[in-house]
Amino acid sequence: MSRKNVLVFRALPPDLLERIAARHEVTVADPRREEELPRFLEALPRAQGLIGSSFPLTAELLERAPALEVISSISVGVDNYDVEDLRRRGIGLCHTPGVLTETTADTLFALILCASRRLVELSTLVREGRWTRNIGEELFGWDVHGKTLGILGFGRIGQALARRAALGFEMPIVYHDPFEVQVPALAGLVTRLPMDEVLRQADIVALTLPLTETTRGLMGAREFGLMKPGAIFVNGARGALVQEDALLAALDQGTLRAAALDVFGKEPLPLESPLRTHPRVTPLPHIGSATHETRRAMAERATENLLAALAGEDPPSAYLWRR
Ligand SMILES: NC(=O)C1=CN([C@@H]2O[C@H](COP(=O)(O)OP(=O)(O)OC[C@H]3O[C@@H](n4cnc5c(N)ncnc54)[C@H](OP(=O)(O)O)[C@@H]3O)[C@@H](O)[C@H]2O)C=CC1
Ligand SMILES: O=CC(=O)O
Repeated sequence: MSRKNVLVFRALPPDLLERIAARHEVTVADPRREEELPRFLEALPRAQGLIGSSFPLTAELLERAPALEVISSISVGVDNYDVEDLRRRGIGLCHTPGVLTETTADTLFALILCASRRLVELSTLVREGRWTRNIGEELFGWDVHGKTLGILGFGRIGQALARRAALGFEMPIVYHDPFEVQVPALAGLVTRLPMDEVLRQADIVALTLPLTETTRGLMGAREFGLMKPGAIFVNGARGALVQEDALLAALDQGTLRAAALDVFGKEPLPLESPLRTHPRVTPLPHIGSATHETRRAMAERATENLLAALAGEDPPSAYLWRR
């Protein structure tokens, strides 16, 4: 097989980079770094394979990549790509489903515990030397076990979250998903409902659905208004699913008790965002899958996807594939 040109647009472990370089010509350039952007743009016209993540590869940008055969994303979400444009142009798109499911569900459950039990706030009180007497009830938390968890998007991560909640914390689960999902381990413990009904019934609402043109801005003033007074909102999916002004209003008007957010409309979260310092928001820097083991597994899967696609073979995890 002839050597092809690969543009790596996010750091890969050295051994995986070597694996790619053994078969192809490799350019490494992270377009998010100002000093590397010119090299990225210079390599784009000859790139046949792209591998990386966390950078929007728009249709306009990819017009500069006429030789492109495949994008291998080191992520499960594919909202950084214009899927319809790639389909039209016959460019393959691969991603990393499954290998990050359990880790991301762990993060989501951690967010639920943080928001309900005020863990970050109370830990900060200790660190700052403000633990000078037993805390009073103004700092008490809210039980998690037994609360009803509403899950919007009952796919891999939504189901993994439901297992933790239903089997570990005896939480009734209501979910919304386009299809009824049968999970044998959760038989009799989960109920599929229309989205508005999930919002009305849940004590804690978690987002685990993809960002698409249909779901962009899904959670607005109307939706937060349907939630139970004192409910908790958790977003472990994508920031743009949420109208952030409406979320802030729901927090400030007392509709919501708290929010725990791993993702934001703009990342990194701008310093001036009120969500950064809001007393009832627990913000995290998009770390759903960020463990050594899982990030390694994602990079491996993305490398396998890239190499298979460039060899004309079916990639292990294709989102969009020509055949
Ligand atoms: N915070 C982080 O670091 C991470 C975030 N994520 C995010 O989580 C998302 C989900 O990942 P994963 O569980 O693997 O994906 P899946 O595709 O397995 O699950 C998503 C589910 O949401 C459903 N869905 C789509 N549209 C709607 C809607 N309007 N209302 C309710 N449900 C809907 C899908 O149904 P159907 O298949 O029928 O369309 C599917 O069942 C990713 O797209 C990504 O954005 C993922 C990993 C880490
Ligand atoms: O946000 C992470 C992903 O894998 O998608």
